[in-house]
Amino acid sequence: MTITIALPSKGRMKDEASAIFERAGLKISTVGNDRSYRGRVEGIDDVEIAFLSASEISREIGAGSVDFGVTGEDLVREGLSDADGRVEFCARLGFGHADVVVAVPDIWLDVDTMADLGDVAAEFRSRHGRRLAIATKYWRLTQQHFSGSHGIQLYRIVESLGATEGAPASGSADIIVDITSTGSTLTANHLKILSDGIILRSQACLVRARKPEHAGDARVAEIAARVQVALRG
Ligand SMILES: Nc1ncnc2c1ncn2[C@@H]1O[C@H](COP(=O)(O)OP(=O)(O)OP(=O)(O)O)[C@@H](O)[C@H]1O
Ligand SMILES: O=P(O)(O)OC[C@H]1O[C@H](OP(=O)(O)OP(=O)(O)O)[C@H](O)[C@@H]1O
Repeated sequence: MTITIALPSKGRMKDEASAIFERAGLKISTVGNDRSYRGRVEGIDDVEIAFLSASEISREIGAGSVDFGVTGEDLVREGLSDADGRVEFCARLGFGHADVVVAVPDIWLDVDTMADLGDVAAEFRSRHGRRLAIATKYWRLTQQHFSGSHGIQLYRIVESLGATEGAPASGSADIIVDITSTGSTLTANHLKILSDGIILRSQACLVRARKPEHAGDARVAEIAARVQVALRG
C-alpha cells in the first residue's frame, strides 16, 4: 500500500508544514517541475506527497483518499461530522493558530456571555419578530456551540464566505462567528468576543484518516512518531 500524505500547496501553512517534515527526517521533494502537485519523501519508497489547499486536505482526509494530512483543526472539525471518529489528531504543530469565536457589536454593553446572547435571541423574536442572524462560514461549529452547548435555538445562519466581520455594520447579520488571530480585524469592525465565546482554539495539526489497513503498518506509526519527536526537539 502506498501511503499518501497531503501537505498545503499554498497559503499560510505551506512553508511551515514542509519544514516540520524536514525536521522529522522526512525531506520532501517535488516530482517533476516546481509547480507539480505531487512529491515524494527522499529515501522512503511507497510514500507519496499530495499538495492540496488546507480546506481540500480536510475533505480528502474525511473521504479517506489520503492517509495523513497537515491542516487546521478548525477545517477538520467544521468539514467532518464525527471528526474524532474518522480522524486521529496525531500532533499539534505549533503554527497556524487561530480561534473560532462568537463576536458581537461592542456597543452591546449588556451582552458579555452566551447566556446574555440567548436572552437577546429571545428578545429579537418577541420584539422584532425575527431571528438573530449570525454571519459565518462555520455552520457546523456554530450549531454545535449555540444549539448543542448553550441551548440557543432562536437564530439563523447567514452564509458568509469573506469579509464576515463587516456583516453587522452592513446590516446583513447581527453577530458573527469567525476566526481571529491578532484580533485586529474584530477591533477595526467594532466587535468584541463573548467571554465564553471561544468555540475552538485551532492550530495546524498532523491528522490521520482512521483506516483499518493502518493497523500493524509500521510506516504509518513511524511517520506519526517522527513528527512527534521533531516537535519535542
Ligand atoms: N489570520 C488567519 N486567517 C485565516 N486563517 C488562518 C489565520 N491564522 C491561521 N489560519 C488558519 O489557516 C487555515 C486556512 O488556511 P488557508 O487560508 O491557507 O487555507 P484554505 O482555506 O484552503 O485557502 P483558500 O481559502 O485560499 O482555499 C485555517 O485552518 C485557519 O484556522
Ligand atoms: O485576528 P486577525 O489577525 O485580524 O485575523 C483575522 C482575519 O484574518 C482572516 O482573513 P484573511 O484576510 O487572512 O483572509 P481569508 O479569510 O481569506 O483567509 C480571517 O478571516 C479574519 O478576517
